[in-house]
Amino acid sequence: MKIAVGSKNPVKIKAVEYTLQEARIQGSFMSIDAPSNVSEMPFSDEETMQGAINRAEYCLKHMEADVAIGLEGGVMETPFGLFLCNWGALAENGKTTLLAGGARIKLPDEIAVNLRAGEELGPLMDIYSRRENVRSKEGAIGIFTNGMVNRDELFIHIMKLLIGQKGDWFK
Ligand SMILES: O=P(O)(O)OP(=O)(O)OP(=O)(O)OC[C@H]1O[C@@H](n2cnc3c(O)ncnc32)[C@H](O)[C@@H]1O
Repeated sequence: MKIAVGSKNPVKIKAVEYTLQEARIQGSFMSIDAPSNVSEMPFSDEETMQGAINRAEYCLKHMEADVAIGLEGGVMETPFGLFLCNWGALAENGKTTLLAGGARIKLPDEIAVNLRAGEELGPLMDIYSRRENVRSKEGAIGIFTNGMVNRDELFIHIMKLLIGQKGDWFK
């Protein structure tokens, strides 16, 4: 089985590889910087889901993959504040695309206010945490949980929710 992931972000690639290995799913693995074709900073569950789907579909179209994974991060507005959200899509030719979402956490008001003003979470998190490339490492969730839940764990959870739905892979 040829498996493609639509990102070059190491935290996403590692989460996909790790989960497939854990589930003893054999296959060759490739990655491509697939466009999400949504805003740089998705601002709803729907837009973030669409980004994940678009990335997976791009992989199917542009690579010789049997299975394609799209992972996308975004934020979503609620009556209780702005929350971090993450979504994953697993696509195969001729089959219904599977979707799964990850854990959410409310963003502090000082971050939310800048996001609502049009800034992107990646650079904001680097400034806030005084670290570099947070989006490819612990992620916002890692910063706001003091490392209790990092971005890799979030994507591993999403991957488990996705591949767990592939009953035929476990026979
Ligand atoms: O290389 P790609 O796959 O694009 O990975 P990414 O982390 O840059 O991109 P996402 O599509 O997952 O997220 C969209 C933007 O939201 C930001 N973002 C999302 N989740 C984040 C997180 O946990 N920590 C920091 N920034 C995040 C970041 O600025 C992204 O450019």
